[in-house]
Amino acid sequence: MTIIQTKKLTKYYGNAKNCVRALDGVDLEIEQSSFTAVVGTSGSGKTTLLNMLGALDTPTSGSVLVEGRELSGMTREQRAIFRRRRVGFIFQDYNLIPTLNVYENIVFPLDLDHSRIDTKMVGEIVELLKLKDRLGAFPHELSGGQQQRVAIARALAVKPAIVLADEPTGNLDSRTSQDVMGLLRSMSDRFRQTLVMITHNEDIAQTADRLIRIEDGKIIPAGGNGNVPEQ
Ligand SMILES: Nc1ncnc2c1ncn2[C@@H]1O[C@H](COP(=O)(O)OP(=O)(O)OP(=O)(O)O)[C@@H](O)[C@H]1O
Repeated sequence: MTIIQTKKLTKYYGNAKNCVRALDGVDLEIEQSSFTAVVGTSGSGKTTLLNMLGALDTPTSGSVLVEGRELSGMTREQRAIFRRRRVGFIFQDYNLIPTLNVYENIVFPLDLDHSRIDTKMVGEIVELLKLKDRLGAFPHELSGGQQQRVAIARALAVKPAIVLADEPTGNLDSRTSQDVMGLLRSMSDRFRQTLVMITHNEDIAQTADRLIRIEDGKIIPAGGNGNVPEQ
C-alpha cells in the first residue's frame, strides 16, 4: 500500500532572477512499512524533500499525499496535528529542549498532545538506545551521540506512521549506528512504520528496501536492490 505520494513536487527558492530549484517535479510513491534511503550530493534537495513529506514546508507547486490526504489542503492547525501525531522527525541538529531533561525531552511530543505515555515502550526504546542511566541529565550534559539518541527516542515514542530522519547515525560510532538502525527497523516492523532516511553512509543505504538518488532537485535512476523509481 502506498503511504506517501508526491506529484510533480516542486520547490523553488529565491526570485525569478536568482532562482534555486531545490525540488524540480518529483514524482514519488513510498510503500507503507518500507525503508527508503535518500542519497545525493550536498545541496541536491534531500532535506527539502523530507521537509515537504513532513509538512514542515509547503511546495511551490505539485502535491504531497500522506495516507491519502493532501497536505497542502490542510489548515495550519491540521498540519501541526498531522506532524505531531503521524510523523517522527529526527533532525541533524537534534532540536532538544535545553531546559528539559532526557526523559522529559523524549515524552515532550506526547505531553504536548496530552497522549498517554506507553511507559513499557518508552522503557524499551530508552534501553535499546542506551539512555537508561542518563534520563535525568540535561542536553548540555550529553555528548553529541547521546543527544542524537535522545532525538531518536523522542521521534519513536509517539509511534508515528512515518519516521523522517536526516542523517540519524551521523554522530554515532559504527557499533551504535548498527544498533540504532536495528532499532529503527524493528520499530518499523512492529508498528508498520515507514522510514525515510537521508544518509551519506553507503552501507546503511544498501540495507534499505529502496534507494532514491537526488540530483539538482530531481530523482535520478540509481542502483540499489534493483528497486529504482522510473524517471
Ligand atoms: N530556505 C532556503 N532559502 C533559499 N535556498 C534554500 C533554502 N533551503 C534550501 N535552499 C537551497 O535549496 C537547495 C537544496 O537544499 P537542501 O537543504 O534540500 O539540500 P540537501 O541535499 O539536503 O543538502 P545537504 O546534504 O548539504 O544537507 C540548495 O541549493 C540550498 O541552498
